[in-house]
Amino acid sequence: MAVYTEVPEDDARSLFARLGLGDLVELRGIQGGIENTNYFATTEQDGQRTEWVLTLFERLTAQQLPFYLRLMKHLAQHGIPVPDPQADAAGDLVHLLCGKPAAIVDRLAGRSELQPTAAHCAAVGEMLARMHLAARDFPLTQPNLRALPWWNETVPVVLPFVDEAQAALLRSELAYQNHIAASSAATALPRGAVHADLFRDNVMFQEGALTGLFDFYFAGVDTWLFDLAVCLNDWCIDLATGAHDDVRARALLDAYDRVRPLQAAERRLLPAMLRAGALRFWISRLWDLHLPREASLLQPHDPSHFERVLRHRVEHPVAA
Ligand SMILES: Nc1ncnc2c1ncn2[C@@H]1O[C@H](COP(=O)(O)OP(=O)(O)O)[C@@H](O)[C@H]1O
Ligand SMILES: N[C@@H](CCOP(=O)(O)O)C(=O)O
Repeated sequence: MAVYTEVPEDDARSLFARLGLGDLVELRGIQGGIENTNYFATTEQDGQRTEWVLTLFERLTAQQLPFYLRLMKHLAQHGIPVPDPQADAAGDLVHLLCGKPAAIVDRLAGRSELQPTAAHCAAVGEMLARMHLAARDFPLTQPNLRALPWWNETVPVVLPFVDEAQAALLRSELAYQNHIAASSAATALPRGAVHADLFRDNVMFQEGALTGLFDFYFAGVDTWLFDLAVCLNDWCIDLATGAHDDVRARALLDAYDRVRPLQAAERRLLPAMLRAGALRFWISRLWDLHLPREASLLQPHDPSHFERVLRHRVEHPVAA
């Protein structure tokens, strides 16, 4: 369920009108998603209907939102198929609805491809590289809020909830990632604004073609290699076992590399970064499961999945 705040139609109608987006003719809650309240909305203007997504942010604050929404606008203006946040007369992208910060973006066509082939993975790799290049001149900065400093803070918090073997793996992997991150090769990796959560459920396809990337609310400035590793760990594994799928991974990496050739250091550090990507989501899933914040609405995903992915990445390093 993903309607945590019931929006009265009249309130939504006023917001769409204020933004000059036409008359609201339909508003329906979206059942997918776990973090925010989402509605599909249809408006009519000059006899033409347009589909939108109205989001009320349940956890992110009005101060945190401009980075994400400005990044989406920047990417949309640079030809990347992402939802384009709509501005009011003052140019603001964050609006207030039912006492919560809200945004209106255009609705992307298509649906998520939950059983991707090598062709889908190639499309994701190509678009990821195009997105990285398009964000190079994005002027705002905000760190990836789920990067190494957060792992260092959060691992001690989740340790009491895991068994001995899991605690040993969390500790040793965290030590390894701190060691790698301090190396001159890692600090010199190319970086910029990255999506940082580009899983299968955050990409749309229609008739085999990629039609959009969305859900930018974990975006931040980090290495491009980290973004690539997060994608490989979701798009190019066997979900049941966490095992690497070489055919899909090669398709994704080759397509990425054709748009933005990987540096030698990125190829060398990919195995370590794949481990980092798995560790990041293992920690966040443990944290969401065992430490639900007060009034939290988040429905946690299974942490053991990323424990399996991490064990695979440690035991069977993958060369780029
Ligand atoms: N711009 C969009 N275009 C089309 N569908 C969207 C768009 N944004 C969200 N959705 C739909 O809403 C669902 C939930 O959105 P999501 O951003 O994943 O929510 P949450 O951040 O709460 O997890 C998605 O799975 C998708 O079906
Ligand atoms: N992709 C993350 C969870 C983030 O949730 P989302 O629905 O906002 O993408 C995970 O799988 O742990």
